[in-house]
Amino acid sequence: MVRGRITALAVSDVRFPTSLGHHGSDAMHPDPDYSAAYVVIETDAHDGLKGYGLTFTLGKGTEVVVCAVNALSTHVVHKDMEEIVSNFRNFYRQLTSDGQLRWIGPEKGAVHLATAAILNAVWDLWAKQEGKPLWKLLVDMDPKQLLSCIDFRYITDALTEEEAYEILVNSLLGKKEREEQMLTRGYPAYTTSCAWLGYSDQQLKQLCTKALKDGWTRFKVKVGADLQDDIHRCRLIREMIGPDNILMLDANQRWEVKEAIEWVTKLAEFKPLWIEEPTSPDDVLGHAAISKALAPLGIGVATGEQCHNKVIFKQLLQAKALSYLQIDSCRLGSVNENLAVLLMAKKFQIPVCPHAGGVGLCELVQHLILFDYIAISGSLENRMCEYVDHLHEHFKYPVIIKKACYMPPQDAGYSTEMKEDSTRKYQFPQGEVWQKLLSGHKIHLP
Ligand SMILES: C[C@H](O)[C@@H](O)CC(=O)C(=O)O
Ligand SMILES: [Mg+2]
Repeated sequence: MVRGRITALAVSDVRFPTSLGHHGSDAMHPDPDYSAAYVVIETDAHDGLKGYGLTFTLGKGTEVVVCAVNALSTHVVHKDMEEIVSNFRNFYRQLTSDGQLRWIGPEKGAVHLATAAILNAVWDLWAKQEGKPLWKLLVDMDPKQLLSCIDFRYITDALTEEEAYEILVNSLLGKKEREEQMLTRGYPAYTTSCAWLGYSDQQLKQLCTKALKDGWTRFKVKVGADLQDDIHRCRLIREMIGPDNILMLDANQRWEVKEAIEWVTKLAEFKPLWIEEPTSPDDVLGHAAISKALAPLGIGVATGEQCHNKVIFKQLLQAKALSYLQIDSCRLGSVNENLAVLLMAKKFQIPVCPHAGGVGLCELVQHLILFDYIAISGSLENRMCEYVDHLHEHFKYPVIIKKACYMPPQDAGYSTEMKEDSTRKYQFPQGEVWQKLLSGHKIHLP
């Protein structure tokens, strides 16, 4: 049972120096330090439970998101958990509609990342209080309760609450069987870990050989900085994985619209399934033009990891601008806004292939995609969830991958809690890892 009044909200700036090993590097982000604005909420309930939430950042700027979390905290502290979750849609709207703070959004940028971190903590706490992993909490909710978590403002021209209800009711058929199937087989994943842009050929070959041995069949490679290098790397990886495994490309917004079409056409011989983020994430019509031009080559457009909110997703769907929709558990306004996007994707019949990786994104988004399969989409066709093999050791309940599939988490909560030792050591700038780095010491990192 949900219980307690929120008595405290603390937020910290936790950064991992991943740029030292070029992990996570791409054509626009050559030196990311995978980081998080990490939120902990406490209540006056005598159960010892806390809610943990985060949003993902790339290092610098995390302090801005931390400020935004603090600015929003007045809407959270002293709130009753029962009051929040019994009208979650209202609470979501309260956080996103602060009459002064919305001016620095609305529902985008640092303030929306902060909303995500806070709400992720609330969902974690709710699931823990119910003694269920988050995906199961969602699966066990009836359609009305699920809908009461969603703010439909600005999307009713694409999806009404009545239509969303119908989708959820229709998906009740076969739900139990799909849950069983997930528990035994898990949700299919693909890996991005072999081919970050800053990795050498030798590293790429080594990682790819190991991934193939571990049973991976779907691979994503970073492109976009240099065409000849892309051709070289795509050839290398295609030769390694063979003609039958799946290859995806990710340009991280590097190109103009026309340039994207020309560049990807030159990579078509490597038979990529999709080109991800070919251009600005805000350019809905640009994505539509790229989609139309690449469709005859059998290449789809994927995007979403930097889509600010449900309105951008709505327009991408309405404009037939994407073939694969990539929700992000920490950029959209937590589970609440992701539910809206999952339902829109179902209505427009576009497969959802979530963005994961970063720090903690795999831990969180697995819950959403499991729920999507069991209670909304009912399909695995053309669907897979990203996996990146970094930083899981810092989480108390890390993801479990078996045969290249996410196995449903069994621990209560949203898998958001980090180990205390990790948050202490990697706190920026006072944690011991950063103190050593900032004073010029070399450190050994896994
Ligand atoms: C900067 C991040 O590592 C980004 O490259 C991640 C990404 O685009 C993906 O995982 O997809
Ligand atoms: Mg990407």
